Parts: sequence; structure tokens; C-alpha cells
Amino acid sequence: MDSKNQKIIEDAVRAILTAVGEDVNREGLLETPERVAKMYAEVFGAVNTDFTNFTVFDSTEDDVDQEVITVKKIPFYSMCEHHLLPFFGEVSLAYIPNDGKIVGLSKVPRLIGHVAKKPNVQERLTSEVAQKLDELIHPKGIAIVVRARHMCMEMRGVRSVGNITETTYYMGEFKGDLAKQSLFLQQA
Ligand SMILES: Nc1nc2c(ncn2[C@@H]2O[C@H](COP(=O)(O)OP(=O)(O)OP(=O)(O)O)[C@@H](O)[C@H]2O)c(=O)[nH]1
Ligand SMILES: [Zn+2]
Repeated sequence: MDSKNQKIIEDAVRAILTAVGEDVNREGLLETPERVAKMYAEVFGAVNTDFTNFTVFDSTEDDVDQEVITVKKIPFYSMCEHHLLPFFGEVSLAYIPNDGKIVGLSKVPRLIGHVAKKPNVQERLTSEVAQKLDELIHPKGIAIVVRARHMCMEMRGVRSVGNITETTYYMGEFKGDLAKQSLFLQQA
């Protein structure tokens, strides 16, 4: 984020603090606008950016296309676009390679981290991770499940503490195949 936008956020934070009745000049708050601007630069760091840090390998195994590769319980943090409060949880993702193309395993959490760094709804985060993976390696199938807690449902509003929201998205060989989906969900 450039310094002009950083300054816009700092001024906005001062305005919000003043509007809620705070004294922006008291010691504990003096550096808060700057900290919040830095924090937003980090948690919204992927707005208008593309995910490029991706390594694709050609597997040396002949029958890798018969495998289901599952990366489970990848933690993530994102911000809900309705309230700008965190939602966070775990993602499990499975794919069936196509044409021997596999991805560097660490790139799965990196892709999720990238998609998470913008204002989101959980449903879109779920489909966007799958669609991006599809774009990058065109696997024969993708299954993804996201389980998350939403602070906007817990610390305010309905105050439904501890709820888990689960979203799923299937592509290719997983789509419409209830047996494959159910096996994936049992393991994920
Ligand atoms: N589908 C979906 N809804 C979300 C997500 N995150 C937050 N929400 C919901 O977005 C809705 C926004 O509803 P509004 O009625 O406009 O906002 P609100 O008055 O603050 O609503 P309450 O949260 O019910 O107090 C709420 O029902 C939230 O629970 C998400 O990731 N997906
Ligand atoms: Zn919300």
C-alpha cells in the first residue's frame, strides 16, 4: 500500500475513534491509526493482486492421475466483507491430477492465504480457491471444504458463539459424484 492510502486509513481511523467518543490524543491511541493502517495493508494485501507464487511439477509417477491428493486442515484467517470482522478456520482440499501435473504442497496453503487476504464471504473464498487451482493445473477433479467461525456472528449481532459454517465446492470428477464427495468429507 502506498503512503497516500496509508494516510487515508489513518485519518479514517481517527475519525472512527472520535465518532465513538474516544480521545485520539490519549497516549494509548496515539499510534493506533498507523498500526491499523499497517494491519489493513497486511490483511487486505491481496486486493487487486494475482497469485503468482506457484510451482507446478510434472510427476515422475506414471499413474499419479489415479491418485486423490488431499491437503487437510489448513488454517486460514480472513475478514468478512459485511462487517470487516475476522472469520477463520480450516480448509481441506483434494485434487485428482491431470496429465501428471502436481503442485508444490506448500503452494496450497499459500493460495488459500492469498485468497483470504481481502474482504470476503466464505462461499466466494471457497469457490475462488478451487477455481484458481483449476486455472493453474486443470486437474481432473477438485473438492474443497471450508469450516469457519465468524466473529460477526459471535461477538455482536446474533451472538451465536461457537457456530461452525461449512462450505463446499466441487469441480470435475467430484461434481455430482456423491460417493466421492462423501468420502472426501469424511476424511477432510
Ligand atoms: N453468506 C454469508 N453471510 C455472511 C458471511 N459473513 C457474514 N455474513 C452475514 O451477512 C449478513 C449481513 O446481514 P445484514 O442484515 O445486512 O447485517 P446486520 O444487520 O449486521 O445483520 P446481523 O449480523 O444479523 O446483525 C449477516 O447475516 C451475516 O451473518 C459469509 O461469509 N457468508
Ligand atoms: Zn460479517
